[in-house]
Amino acid sequence: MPEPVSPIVWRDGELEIIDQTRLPEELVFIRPRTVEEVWKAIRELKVRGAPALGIAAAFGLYLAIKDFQAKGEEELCAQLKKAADYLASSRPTAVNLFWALKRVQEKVARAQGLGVEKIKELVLREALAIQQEDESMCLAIGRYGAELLKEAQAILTHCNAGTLATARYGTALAPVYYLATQGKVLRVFVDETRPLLQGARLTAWELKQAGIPVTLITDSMAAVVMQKGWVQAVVVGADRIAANGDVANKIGTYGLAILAREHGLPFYVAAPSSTFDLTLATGEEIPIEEREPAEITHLGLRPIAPQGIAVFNPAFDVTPHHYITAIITEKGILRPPYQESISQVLFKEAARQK
Ligand SMILES: CSC[C@@H](O)[C@@H](O)C(=O)COP(=O)(O)O
Repeated sequence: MPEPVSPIVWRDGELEIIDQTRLPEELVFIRPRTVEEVWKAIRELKVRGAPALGIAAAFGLYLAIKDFQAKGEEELCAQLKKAADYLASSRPTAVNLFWALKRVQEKVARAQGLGVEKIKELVLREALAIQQEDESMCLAIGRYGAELLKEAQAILTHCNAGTLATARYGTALAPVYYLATQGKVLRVFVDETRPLLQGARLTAWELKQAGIPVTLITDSMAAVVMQKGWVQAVVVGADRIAANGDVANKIGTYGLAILAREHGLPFYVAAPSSTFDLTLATGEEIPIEEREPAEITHLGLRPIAPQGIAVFNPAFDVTPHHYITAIITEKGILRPPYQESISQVLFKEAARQK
């Protein structure tokens, strides 16, 4: 299997990002040079997917201070904070973005006295560390998830929770890639994922690149695919997971969870620890991004609905925890009750230190 691509790299002193809005027609790299360009790339979904947003934001912080002529550390930290607040305004739902901004700022806060230049280097090193750790977490998710899927012949997934959404390998797709390296090839049914078609444009593209058999369906065909017994599990990613295990993910995920329950199929969520937000008790508190009506009323520039029609366009929904069979993380598989398994498996260290 060809190695899955990495959508974000730091190469020769520059940030290089795959422009995901141009896929599948062409593989184009952009090189944002300023924090404003990173913000725009995030807002316009050139880079997207929860873990990738965290990585991009961390590099965005470095770009914000790299050439900043600070008189001292205090001024540098003020600039860093300004950039972090600005990047935090790009998209509201994926907690990985806020997690990465906080992690870099905390690292800097602990390093006071190093001097301006060393702090700048520290910020870059932390961004690189976030990226490398994400790749390792995806690999681990792949190995744990493979245990759950080893008897399956095919799975259904939604949106893109693959290599393009992470440092590499993905979350929901990581077990598929891992099993392929072990000689077990699963077929992946992928919903096109209205309205922005991350499933059709991105998941179908990356699986095809990797030589994994993929069948594209529209979102409304998922029920029939389950009814026919063509998939043995549903596996999706997550943008934010609350303390009780409720999961925010791409709009349409909740419906799939209900369908999976009706058809007796396991519904798995795959996510690294950076996607958990234990400050929120339940999914009701997760901020849900609402996007432009034009994403629904138009196909490109062509109108497909009457002008001025009322539109509801949430980018994410929340799947209540009781629909989720298991959450696959880099530290192991979490089972209900999630309140307990999250703290016992995932945040054992943090709980012990309290
Ligand atoms: C590993 S990515 C998990 C989620 O971020 C993914 O499923 C998703 O919903 C992405 O939404 P997007 O709007 O494309 O950023």
